[in-house]
Amino acid sequence: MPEGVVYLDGNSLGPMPKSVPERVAGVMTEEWAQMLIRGWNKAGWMSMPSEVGNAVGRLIGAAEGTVVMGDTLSVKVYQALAAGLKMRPDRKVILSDNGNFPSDLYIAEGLVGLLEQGYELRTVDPEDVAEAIGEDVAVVMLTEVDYRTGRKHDMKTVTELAHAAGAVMVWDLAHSAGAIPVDLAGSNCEFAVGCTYKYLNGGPGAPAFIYIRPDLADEAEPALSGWLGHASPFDFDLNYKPAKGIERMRVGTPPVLQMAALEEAMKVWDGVDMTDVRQASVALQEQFIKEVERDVPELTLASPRDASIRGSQVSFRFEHGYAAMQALIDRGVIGDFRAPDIMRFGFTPLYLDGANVTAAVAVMKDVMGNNLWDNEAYKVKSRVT
Ligand SMILES: Cc1ncc(COP(=O)(O)O)c(C=O)c1O
Ligand SMILES: Nc1c(O)cccc1C(=O)C[C@H](N)C(=O)O
Repeated sequence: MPEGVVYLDGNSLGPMPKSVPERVAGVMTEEWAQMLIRGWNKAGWMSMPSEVGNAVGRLIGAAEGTVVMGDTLSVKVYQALAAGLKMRPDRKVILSDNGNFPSDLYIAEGLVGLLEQGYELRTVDPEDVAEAIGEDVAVVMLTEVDYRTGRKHDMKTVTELAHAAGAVMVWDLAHSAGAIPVDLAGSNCEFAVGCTYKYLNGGPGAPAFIYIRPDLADEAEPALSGWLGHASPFDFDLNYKPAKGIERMRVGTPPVLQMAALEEAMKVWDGVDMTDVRQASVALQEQFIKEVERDVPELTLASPRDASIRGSQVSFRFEHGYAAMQALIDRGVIGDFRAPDIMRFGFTPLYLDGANVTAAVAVMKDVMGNNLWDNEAYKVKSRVT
């Protein structure tokens, strides 16, 4: 971590694990530079999407060979959603909630726009999802942990409700993978997707992942039928024939350098038990809430107070949250802001401890108590994150 920084934004972009630069440099100088195109075979670049997929799968309760890496999360959402809709040709409703990340909803809107009349994206309040899963729903598409408030759906219960109504379940685990224990196989959902640049520390633009329940992997239609998802890409057949199993969800050439960064970053998790991570995360979050409510009364808790329905982030509301967050960042406490008034703080016990929390709250007390945010320089909305 850079000197003088308390990093509470690992829920948006994880920091760089120390061994990553050497690994990426090695791939460039020893593989790309020396092997040239032979690297695809000799260095195993072509099988990286499945190998890294297995490493990610281990953290989220997915069996070997059920997860593959590639593209960005928005693309994987598209594939899962399209494949799910294909499995329920007699139904035309995608159900989601209005706490979902906009990209997931935009992707659904775009897909609905391409399909014949009658398809519909229906969004309800997160609390109303269970009730809204009716017999007309083809696919329930939800993000387990709300990117703004950290509110967490109960994966198993919602999946059971979806199945009871005959719908396909797609989970977005962007704010879950590496953040909380996930039992994908146990949840019985058909599809799951997620990104790796947040809690998995794969670096900016790191590839996304997609999971298909093993019994469906040979029948799911990939929607983006690219050559590397073909059964035998190097036959250069003129007709598309999907590969067996999860490999069919590959689309095109994998980003090898990013994949190497992620593969190296995944080593940090060797021997780490997600239940220990969860316990430590909850302890940090509880400490943070307690200290903020004691010392920074200007802020109002936006996350659920009950830790069992919260992911690994804590959000507070403040009318001038944007400026306040810029003032905090200026003083080394890095969180982020989400419109209209959410100040968001992520908790990542692999590199944060209680002393970091106390140090962050002291800076927050100073910034808020002394109105240090009330400065024109902090109000100009020039930042993208
Ligand atoms: C829940 C969720 N879904 C989708 C996305 C979009 O992912 P990407 O930019 O990798 O396509 C994000 C974050 O950016 C996210 O948090
Ligand atoms: N993926 C991001 C990016 O490319 C730039 C800025 C932020 C992001 C994010 O990941 C945002 C994130 N999904 C969120 O929870 O708000």
